[in-house]
Amino acid sequence: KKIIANNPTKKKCYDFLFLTSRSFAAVIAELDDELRDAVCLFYLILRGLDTIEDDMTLPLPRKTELLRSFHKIIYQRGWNFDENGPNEKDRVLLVDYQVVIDEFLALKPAFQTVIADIAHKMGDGMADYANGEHRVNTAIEKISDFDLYCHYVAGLVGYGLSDLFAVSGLESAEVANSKKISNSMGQFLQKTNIIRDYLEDLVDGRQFWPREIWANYVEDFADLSKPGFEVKAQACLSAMVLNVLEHVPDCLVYLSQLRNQSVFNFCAIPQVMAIATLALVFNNLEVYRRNVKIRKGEAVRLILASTNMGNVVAIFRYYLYDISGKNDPLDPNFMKISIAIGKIEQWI
Ligand SMILES: COc1cccc([C@H]2O[C@H](CC(=O)N[C@@H](CC(=O)O)C(=O)O)C(=O)N(CC(C)(C)C)c3ccc(Cl)cc32)c1OC
Repeated sequence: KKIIANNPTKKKCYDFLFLTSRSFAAVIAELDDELRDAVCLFYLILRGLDTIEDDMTLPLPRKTELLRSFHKIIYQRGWNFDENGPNEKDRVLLVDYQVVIDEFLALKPAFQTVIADIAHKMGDGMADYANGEHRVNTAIEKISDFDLYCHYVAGLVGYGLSDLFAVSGLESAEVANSKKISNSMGQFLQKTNIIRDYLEDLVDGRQFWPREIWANYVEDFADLSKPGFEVKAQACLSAMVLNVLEHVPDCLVYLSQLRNQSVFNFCAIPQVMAIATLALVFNNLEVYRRNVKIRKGEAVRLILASTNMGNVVAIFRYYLYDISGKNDPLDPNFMKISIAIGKIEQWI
């Protein structure tokens, strides 16, 4: 759908969207009229927060101040930000952020309220995390810290989108009321990315895998990628995949509640890509050596197929079967993984 942005600032926002999110921007652009602009702006405001959180060159007090006040900044016409480090890939967005703010302020007030509320909660969560108030700082200790971090950066996005869907009238309020399954939509995507991005994050000095899981297999987190640790590394990878599989039932319930076709496509495509990625990384030691990604051809086939619940269930069943086939009887988590998959299979 060609975006007919009848004014330059709105066109600029869609240019930012396509600049910052590649393939996902096209899915947002396909949303029905009542929802498209609100989700576009929500995405760009989340991107603004992300750019600040990710910028390691920002002094911590300045970063914290920006994160905690971002929900107010989005109401300040003319605000721009040029303190990002030179290599911050999305810095162009913040340098000209006034156009995002102008378009945010052109949204229905009900949309603004949803977006500002999520920005407030997420900014505080990111700031706490950055300050190590959860004692996590850059290393996540307990599985509960892992779930909390993923709630802040991804679960809250699920909350916000469910509320936007309800406010737009395209989906029922019931979708917005079930916070647990909205949270799971984010947990599933974020945790799958955290497994896939092991090496990229390690190189950047960031560790998101919870110590409560990896400490059962290695002394030091970086050992997972060292020669001689293959058996331990594979067992640790299985334990991480097991943790992510727990969110699958909630995600399928969430998708089954959607009634609007454009909303269904928007929600189903990332979930289908995630289950395919999860199957790809399962028992695949390449994860510790390079950034594994599903092939373009497979991604295109998945996108085209993710238009109805029957197809989505069939796709999940296919990848769960693929994981079962790779499940190693010698793996300490073999039985737990079989049971987790069995639970999902009997249920779908
Ligand atoms: C009900 O909840 C959702 C329904 C549909 C989509 C998403 C979710 O999907 C993309 C999908 C996306 O952005 N894919 C990338 C590929 C990649 O990141 O690997 C892309 O295709 O470029 C994604 O990954 N995140 C980022 C978070 C997971 C942190 C929320 C995200 C960021 C902002 C928004 Cl508005 C939405 C999403 C949902 O969020 C949970």
